[in-house]
This record gives sequence, structure tokens and C-alpha cells, in this order.
Amino acid sequence: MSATQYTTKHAVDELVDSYQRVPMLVIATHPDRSRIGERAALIDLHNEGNDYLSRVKPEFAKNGNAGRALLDEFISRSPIIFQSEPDGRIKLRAHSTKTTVTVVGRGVQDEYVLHERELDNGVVIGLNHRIVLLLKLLPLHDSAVDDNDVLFGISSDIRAIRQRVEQLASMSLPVMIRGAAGVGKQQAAYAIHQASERRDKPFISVNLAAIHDAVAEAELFGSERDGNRQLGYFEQANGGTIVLEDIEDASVNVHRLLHTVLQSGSVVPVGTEDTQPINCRIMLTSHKDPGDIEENSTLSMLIEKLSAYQLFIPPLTERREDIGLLFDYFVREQWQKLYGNRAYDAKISGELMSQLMTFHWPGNVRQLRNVARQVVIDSRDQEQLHLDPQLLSMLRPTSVNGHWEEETHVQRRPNSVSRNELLETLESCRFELQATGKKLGISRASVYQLIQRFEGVRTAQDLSEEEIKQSYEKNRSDTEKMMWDLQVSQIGLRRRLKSLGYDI
Ligand SMILES: Nc1ncnc2c1ncn2[C@@H]1O[C@H](COP(=O)(O)OP(=O)(O)OP(=O)(O)O)[C@@H](O)[C@H]1O
Repeated sequence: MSATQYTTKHAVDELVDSYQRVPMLVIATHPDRSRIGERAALIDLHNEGNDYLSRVKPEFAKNGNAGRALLDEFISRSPIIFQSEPDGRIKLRAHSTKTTVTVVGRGVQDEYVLHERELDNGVVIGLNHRIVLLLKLLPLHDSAVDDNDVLFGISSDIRAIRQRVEQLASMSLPVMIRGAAGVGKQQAAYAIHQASERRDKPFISVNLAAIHDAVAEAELFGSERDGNRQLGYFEQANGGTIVLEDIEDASVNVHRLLHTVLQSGSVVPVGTEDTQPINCRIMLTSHKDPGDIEENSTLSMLIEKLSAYQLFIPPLTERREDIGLLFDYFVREQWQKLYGNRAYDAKISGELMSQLMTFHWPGNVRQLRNVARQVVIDSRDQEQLHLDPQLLSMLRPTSVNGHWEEETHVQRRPNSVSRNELLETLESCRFELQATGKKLGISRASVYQLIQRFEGVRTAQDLSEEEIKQSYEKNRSDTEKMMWDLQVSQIGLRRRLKSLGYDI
């Protein structure tokens, strides 16, 4: 092990619990693009001391690689000081450095005081309009997952999702993927498909809201008319994966049709009497909070049947550390599409990245990708990529409409909940997510997100069949005892037992 690795990871692990969140600097943009996403933990600051940021300090690292400092010749060797204040705030002191420092796009002359809440959301720090860093409280622990060329991101959330994608790929369980519009639900479904043995078979995504009732049966199940046979979506997905998008936006008729398919495990194309068994993996996406779905409706029954496993993808603003990497990827992708083989030579300026990091992004990753396309078009033949003033005025962080955290009982940032606090609250609420969310002052969706993030915290859907079997036998089918034994909610457990055919 090299000395640098020692400083950036292992020495740190001995000082703080690896699930603990510590102030972390993440590179959002750097003249050397390969450095985007590298992180450096400010452990002295965490331990109420001072930390320093300069050309030569601290060391940043990614994916367990050896660390290295920013090493940019335009950044001064004399440091910016991060000084912890007795009241939990952090003072950023730029007295002695020649580096031009901006915080959230505004110049800092001497000092700038950061509040704890700002650190929760992430504070955007610009250096000489060349390098942009995000200072944010992030967990030291990161699941060791390789970069993946389908689901980009360095946040703990995306890494945890990538780990689950790997696990899910070898199973054929239905998967429900939740999250707001544009967060990457379909992309996650595609990642599972690509990682599975079905990867060479079709991946069919169905926009259920666009299916008209009059033709729904034919579109879903296929049809035959005057000897002309049209395959339905389920048949088209034969051997592969079908993704039923935004299930709650489909009509009641479509819900009923899907329910019939699941009951029978087969489809009968319109105009025929042939029964065709369905042979594809089913995934669902939903942008609604589960609490908003009417109980005992066909939709809720459908979701229950198809939610053997759930993934939750958080909004982009809760994982701002992903923005730099995603934007860089989208810019290169768009460049290639628009200008073919012309070498990619435009630079992402510090100013542009600071702007991108502070927007609200109600349309999440899809919106970021659209902005990347427009930026590439608008910056053709320019040395640096820039935002057109008209686009800039549309992107200002004004509205937070549509944000998942807009529930009335939401009082705090989910990121401020530690693993221990989550475990204790889950236990005191009998592992009920809704009640846990209320007690913690966060949404149910955020509780789900945290469970996904912390290793060893689970829902009933995460239990293996073997574990359930053993606990069922040990506790003589008593679900109250099984709940304490397995540390998951009784309702979820009963659902799981029912779906596995246990007698309860
Ligand atoms: N982590 C990611 N890595 C790479 N590309 C991503 C990622 N997340 C999303 N994208 C891209 O962003 C766009 C939106 O993603 P996607 O369609 O999966 O979102 P969605 O949540 O299914 O949206 P909607 O709810 O509106 O259907 C797509 O172009 C997708 O390829």
C-alpha cells in the first residue's frame, strides 16, 4: 500500500466510524478531466481542527487509487484555511492565498462563514475559475463498486444502486424502480438488463400513459387481423426485459389488463385463441410516493405483485456530487453525436460548473443532459463551453416544485440522519417506514433511500428466501417474532411470506 493511500483512507478509518459523514471535497471540474469525481476527506476539520486547501494539499482520490493534490499550476501553494468554529460553523479564510476563491459563484475576499445546513446540501467552491469543488458532508464509507458504463455517478446513492444492480442481474424477480421524473429509473432498469444473461435479448420499454384504451389490449398482447399478425409488447420482449413505465399514469383499463396477465402468466393476442406464455423479466417504474397510491385499488394490487424488489433513485440535487461527472459524460456524448470525429477540445469553465452545481434541476438528470446538448450546440467553435443567457435565466434556482421532500412533515435533510439513528428509529417504530420517516422528520421515500445507502439495514424485500425459511421455522411462523429476528416490518414480511407461498 502506498503512503498516499494510507493518508486518504485507512488512517481516516481508524479515526472515525466509516458510516459517519465528514466534510469532504469532491472535484466537480478540473482541467484534467480524469480527475472529476475524486474526493478528499477533511478529517482535521471534522475533529474540530483546521484543514488546508492549496495546490499541494489535500490529496484527492477515486476508486481506491493513490491520492494526489490538485496540482494545478494556477492554484497558489499558500492555502485557503477551513477553520472550525465552536458553534459548529466553518470559517473559510482566504486571507493569505493568491487563488481567486468563489463560494456559490460569489467572490470571497477574506472570509466566508459556512453553516452546517449548507454543508448538508453541499457548498460549491470555485478556484481561479478553473477548478470547482463541492464541499459536503458525505459518508466516509463507500461501497467498493467499479465504475460502470451504464449508470454514471460517484455518490453513495448511485454506488449503492450499482451494487444492487449487480445482485439483481442474476435473478429474474420483478423490480420496482421509484424516483422523480428524469432521475434515471429507466437507465437503472437498462443497467440490470445489461448486467444479466438477458443482455442479448430485447429490452422493451413501454410508456403506459401513451397507450389508448381502445387499442391497449392489442398493443400489450398482440393481435391478428386478416391473417396479419402484430406482436404485442410482452411478445416483443420475449426472453428479455419489459419495463412498464410510470405505472400510476396508465388508465384503469390498462391496470386491469396487466393484472390479468400476471394472474395467468400468459397473453392471448386479440383475434386469436392462442395462449402465449410470457417469458420476460418485468420491471416497473413509478414517480409517486407509495403512500399516495390508493389502497386496495387495482393499481396497488398490481404494484404489490410486481414489487418483489424495490430501488429508489434520489433527485439530482441530493447527489450534487454526481453533476460534474454526468455533465462531462453528456458533453462528450453530445459532441460525438453532433460533430462526429472532430476532436473534443472545449473546456468546461469553472463558472459554468459553478452554475450547474447550484441549479435546482426539477427535471433531474434528463434536464442536465438536455442542457449539455444545448451548451455543446451554443458553444461550437468556442474554446470554452458556456450557457446561453436565455438558458441561464431559465435555469436559475427559483422553484422547488415537484421535489420529493415537499411533504408537510419533512423538517430535516435526510443526509443528516446517521446509520445508528436510522437503526434506532426503525426499531422503535417496529421497522415501519412511514412512522420512521415521521419520527425522523424526513419523507418515507428518504427513509427508503437511507436504508439503501447503509449496509446491513434492510427491508423485507432484501431478505433471501433461505433466511426467511430459517426464521419461519425457528419462530414457528410467528411473524411478530420473525420481525424482531429479521429486523424488518411485519407488513413487509407478511407480504413476502405470502408471495413465497407460506401459510400465514
Ligand atoms: N446515472 C446515469 N448515468 C448515465 N445516464 C443517465 C443516468 N441517469 C439518467 N441518465 C440519462 O438521463 C436521461 C433520463 O433518464 P431516465 O429516462 O432513465 O429517467 P426516468 O427516471 O426513467 O425518467 P421519467 O420518469 O421521466 O421516465 C436518459 O437520457 C438517461 O440515459
